[in-house]
Amino acid sequence: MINTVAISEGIHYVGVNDRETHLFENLWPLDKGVSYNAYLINDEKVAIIDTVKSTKMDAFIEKVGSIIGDKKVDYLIINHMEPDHSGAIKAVKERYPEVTIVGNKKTFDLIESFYGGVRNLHIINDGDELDLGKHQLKFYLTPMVHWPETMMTYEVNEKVLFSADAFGGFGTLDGGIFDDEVNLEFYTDEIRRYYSNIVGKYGMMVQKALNKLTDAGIDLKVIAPGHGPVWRNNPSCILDYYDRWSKAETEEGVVIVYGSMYGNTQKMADFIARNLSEKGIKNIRIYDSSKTHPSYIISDIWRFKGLILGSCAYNTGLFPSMETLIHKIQNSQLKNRYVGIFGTASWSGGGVSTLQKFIEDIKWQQVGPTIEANSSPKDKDFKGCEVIAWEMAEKLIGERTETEDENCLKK
Ligand SMILES: Cc1cc2nc3c(=O)[nH]c(=O)nc-3n(C[C@H](O)[C@H](O)[C@H](O)COP(=O)(O)O)c2cc1C
Repeated sequence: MINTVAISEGIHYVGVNDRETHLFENLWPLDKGVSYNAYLINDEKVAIIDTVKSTKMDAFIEKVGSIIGDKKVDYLIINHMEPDHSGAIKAVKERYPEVTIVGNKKTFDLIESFYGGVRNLHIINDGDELDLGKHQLKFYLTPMVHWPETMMTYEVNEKVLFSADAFGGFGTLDGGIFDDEVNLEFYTDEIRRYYSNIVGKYGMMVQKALNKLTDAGIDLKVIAPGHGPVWRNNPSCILDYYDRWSKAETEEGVVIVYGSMYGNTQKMADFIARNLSEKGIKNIRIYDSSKTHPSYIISDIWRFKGLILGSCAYNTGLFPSMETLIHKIQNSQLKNRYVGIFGTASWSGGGVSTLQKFIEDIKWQQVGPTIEANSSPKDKDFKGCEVIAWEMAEKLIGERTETEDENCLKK
């Protein structure tokens, strides 16, 4: 017997879990897996909203069949063409050959370029509607959240927004599907890791999409994203998070990340952290860039206002794992951080000077002096590290507000 879950009257969850894939987009670790969410509206006309990765097409088609029996599928709505959502289009067409595929002009350009030869197309424009019987769909184009063709589908009567990758995150849905059925502390981190690494670069477009939904006066009872939990209890919580993240709003805290072979740079990182703590900073995260995947580090950098970067010199440049991280930060459009820099070198240097150039290019505000120890940190280097910590703490504490600890996901 197959579990099928109704998310609202006549609307069903037909998504699947993926616990096998190691890396999402062959880049981002899936330690806790990922769900590919798809939905089915069983009305006079039957509509599927998005599909799943091709490796999961059988389970998905089976779920659809278990709900509609011998009925045919009339529409397949494609909110997002990335293959983890479009990979089972072919399976839907094979099982339901008369299906009409619904998307915008850019959707069909991408379908053609990915899969070729697609027929039975219905092209919609922004604001168009589709009548299924008791359910009415309305389409909102939300380009570049985070692909050009992305759009959202709103079911007007049940007030359900099918939002594609927006509002989604990593982590399989292990029994619980809804925000009120799962432990949201776990999903908080996985949604932010997804946002910061995949969607965050397009913060302006996220803002445009949020404004479009607000301007349209949409009443949201349920947000049904392409990954992670379905928000029926408190959809405003995830809307609020997206609003804050896309405006680069931060929490009080400091990420210290370093690259170190023999432990000297690491020693300076620990020393800075202790000084931050003595000054009253509670959220301090130290990462060894060789050990922790950058996606986790970026997620915390996205969250906190303070960043302190350390590197030993390596072949006249940055330590390689720091170079990877810096490149990712440069590419992320992350704004408005306080940053400190430190490191070590034994002859010509190269690590700290590269960090210095990086923060000059990115135009973040530096706190404290630039500290480069000769092979191992001495008293004067530790004193400089102390100043970095103190200036950082002063800046952050100076910006404290009453609402600093507000976190709706954790309530
Ligand atoms: C492969 C390799 C390359 C290095 N390249 C440089 C360099 O280009 N310039 C320099 O000043 N030191 C260089 N060093 C020395 C280290 O940066 C230096 O000893 C540093 O203090 C090590 O810090 P750690 O203990 O945090 O690893 C290199 C060391 C190694 C092993």
